[in-house]
Amino acid sequence: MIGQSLHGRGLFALRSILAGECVLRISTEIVITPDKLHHELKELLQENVSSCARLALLILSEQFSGQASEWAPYMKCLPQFGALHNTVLWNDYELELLRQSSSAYRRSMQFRTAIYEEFAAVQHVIQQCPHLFGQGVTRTHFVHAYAVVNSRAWGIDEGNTVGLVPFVDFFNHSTSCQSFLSFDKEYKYAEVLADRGYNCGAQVFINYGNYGNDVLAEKFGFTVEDNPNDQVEFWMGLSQLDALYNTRLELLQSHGMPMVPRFSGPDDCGNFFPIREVKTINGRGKGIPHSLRALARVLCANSDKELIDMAKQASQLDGRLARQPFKDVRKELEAMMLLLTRLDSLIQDHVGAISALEVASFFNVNQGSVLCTRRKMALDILNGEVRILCSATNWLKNHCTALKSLL
Ligand SMILES: C[S@@+](CC[C@H](N)C(=O)[O-])C[C@H]1O[C@@H](n2cnc3c(N)ncnc32)[C@H](O)[C@@H]1O
Repeated sequence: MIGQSLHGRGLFALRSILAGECVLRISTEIVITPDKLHHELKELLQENVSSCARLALLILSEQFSGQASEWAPYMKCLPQFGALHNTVLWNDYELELLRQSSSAYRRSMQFRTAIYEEFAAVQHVIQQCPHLFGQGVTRTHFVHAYAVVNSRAWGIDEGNTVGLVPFVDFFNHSTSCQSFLSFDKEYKYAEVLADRGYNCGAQVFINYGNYGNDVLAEKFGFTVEDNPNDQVEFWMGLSQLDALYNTRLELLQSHGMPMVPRFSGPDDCGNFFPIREVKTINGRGKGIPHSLRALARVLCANSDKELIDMAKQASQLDGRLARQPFKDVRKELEAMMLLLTRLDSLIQDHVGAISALEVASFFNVNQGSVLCTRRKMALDILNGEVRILCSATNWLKNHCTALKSLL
């Protein structure tokens, strides 16, 4: 049964459900796929128009048809303007709330550009077909329809295309849930099995995928507190003020560690490294990429000779640069301390951004407003990143203490 939940509408058990039971089965014939787009549109659209853009056009044209659409009841249920919070719908001021999270900000900006480009590619088709769209379809309408598709469509056909699966798109997401939508090609149905038992009246969940908050915000327009799938994009780079800049850069590029230009901050080039939560203080620091630790070692080399020795050592081992700790414990400690300092500084910047968001939320008289929801999403993203960065620094502090004891 569709009912109201904390997250908008959701699906609720009409009777108790046992773990492993089929909760819902839908014929694939009623899945709304891009091939169900009006034949005239299919002919006019270029081949490279994505399946998400095609579905967005399908929604816009079916909504224009109103009651004449064979999916009229379903189209009427789709979220209205202003109801979604996918970051592609955020204005420039709201996007600034994400600025401190390089991954959430970068993803959102890139996605916005990509959708604007998609609109530019289909705009002439919309204009040529006023009988299918009316006169008033603007880029804003297209972006809204695109966000609807993104937050409700499922990958089908081995992920090559997407489809709207009526009813299944009323499931809300839970990170702890292990139920997924699966397709049976032979018998042509989509189904969801319960991963746990549900009492009658309880909300039944599904898992949209193991996404961190940056992806959830971009694709689905929500975030969850303490999301176990969160990760942080951590920047580490080189500055041209460094006397060994050219040697380091050459060495890194020739060992498969590409450095990309940076247009803000003190570094001229560098790269982002994904850091995940480091769960054990005494373990191996799983979550801090080896390539990042290697870069810290390369940055700690003080002479051309040291860098050449690193290259020699790499060729004698598996070819990967600076993957082994320095034999000189003091040097290894220096490299790990460099990493620690950079991580600490990022945490401080995050804490500053979080305080600013909290102060703004405190003084917001219009609680429950769109801006308030988006601020809370930005807070979830940044708090998740701080949690991960702290876990990484705690591990590194412990590791540095162990190194110091060897001196
Ligand atoms: C597939 S729809 C689910 C049905 C939706 N609640 C509705 O009212 O139509 C996905 C949307 O539900 C909401 N949602 C799903 N799971 C959520 C969660 N765990 N927390 C917050 N919002 C969630 C988000 O608005 C998301 O864009």
